[in-house]
Amino acid sequence: MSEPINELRSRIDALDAELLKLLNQRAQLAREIGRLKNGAVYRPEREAQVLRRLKQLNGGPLSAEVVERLFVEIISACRALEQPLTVAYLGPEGTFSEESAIKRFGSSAERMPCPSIDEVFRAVESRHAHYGVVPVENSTEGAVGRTLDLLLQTPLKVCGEIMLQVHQTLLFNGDSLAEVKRVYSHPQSFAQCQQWLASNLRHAERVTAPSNAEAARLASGEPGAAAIASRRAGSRFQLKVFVENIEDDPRNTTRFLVIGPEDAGISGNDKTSLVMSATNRPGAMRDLLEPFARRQIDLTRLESRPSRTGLWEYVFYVDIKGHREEPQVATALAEVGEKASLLKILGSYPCARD
Ligand SMILES: C=C(O[C@@H]1C=C(C(=O)O)C=C[C@H]1O)C(=O)O
Repeated sequence: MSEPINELRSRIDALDAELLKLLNQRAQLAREIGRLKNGAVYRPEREAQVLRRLKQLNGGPLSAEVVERLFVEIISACRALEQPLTVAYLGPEGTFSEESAIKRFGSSAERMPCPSIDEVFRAVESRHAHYGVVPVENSTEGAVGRTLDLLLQTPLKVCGEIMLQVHQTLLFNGDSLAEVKRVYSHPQSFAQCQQWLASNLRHAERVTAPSNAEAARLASGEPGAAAIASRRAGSRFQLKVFVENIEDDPRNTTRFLVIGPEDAGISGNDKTSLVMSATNRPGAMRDLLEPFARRQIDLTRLESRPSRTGLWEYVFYVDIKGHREEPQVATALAEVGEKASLLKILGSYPCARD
């Protein structure tokens, strides 16, 4: 090996030794903080601040995204020294829900795959898991109704959001698209790939599966069957990545919520999720939103769902910018509470995008 490479490698060795020492010092401090805590170990607001600060400090050549990924892992390992966390998600292994759970909690958190969104809520409510990760909306397909319905009933709080760019992959162990007789996938993924399927696999039978990972499992045992799922699911079930990025919109993103016993503290860039309903009269909704508008509090989302208490009655899911403990937001919420026939504050949490 040439002299300059050896020289650079020995400098890397020295830096690694230094990094290792620093990482263990960080872990030691986290452990001490853990001993001083009386309450939840996981502090989403603090983690969001740590990551935001590091991305601002970053001078490259590592990208902000890479810096985030590395530090999520470092934080995950430090947190696990305080207390190992269990995170429930919509399984099986290989789903986008699992990917988003890892994106937020890192790989040192224990993962608990659940067969349905209901089971994720139940696992956290019964304290079999500390936190849960559930999909709430997709940029192409809109709301995940079951999650919204369960949020209305649960005593749990929303303590985080995760944005995941969702790339759909055609997984297939054959040699050409003409051999695909059947495609398995989750209905959401079929919907996200409609145009691609219409132009490339018009004649294949479409069979819905309860999850993308389950679709991959089914396809792996059946000649002539393909699955639309994630790359992860492909490697988990030994399926070949046949065509990548087949989603109709390349910006296709799914938003997940983290649910837990408490919401998050103020991080400085937060959102609050609410459910509310108004009596059925003209202008009722406008009146409910007026306290936010008057204070220039941004509405980032407004979604209606049947209330299930009466025909053609609705509840509204609203996300606003700001934390429920910030004075402006708190007074607006108090005003809304006086006018609304129902107001449930689902929780405040750091914005996933700064
Ligand atoms: C160390 C702490 O505990 C956890 C770990 C963190 C970290 O490693 O930076 C940050 C927040 C907590 O989720 C802390 O609360 O500061």
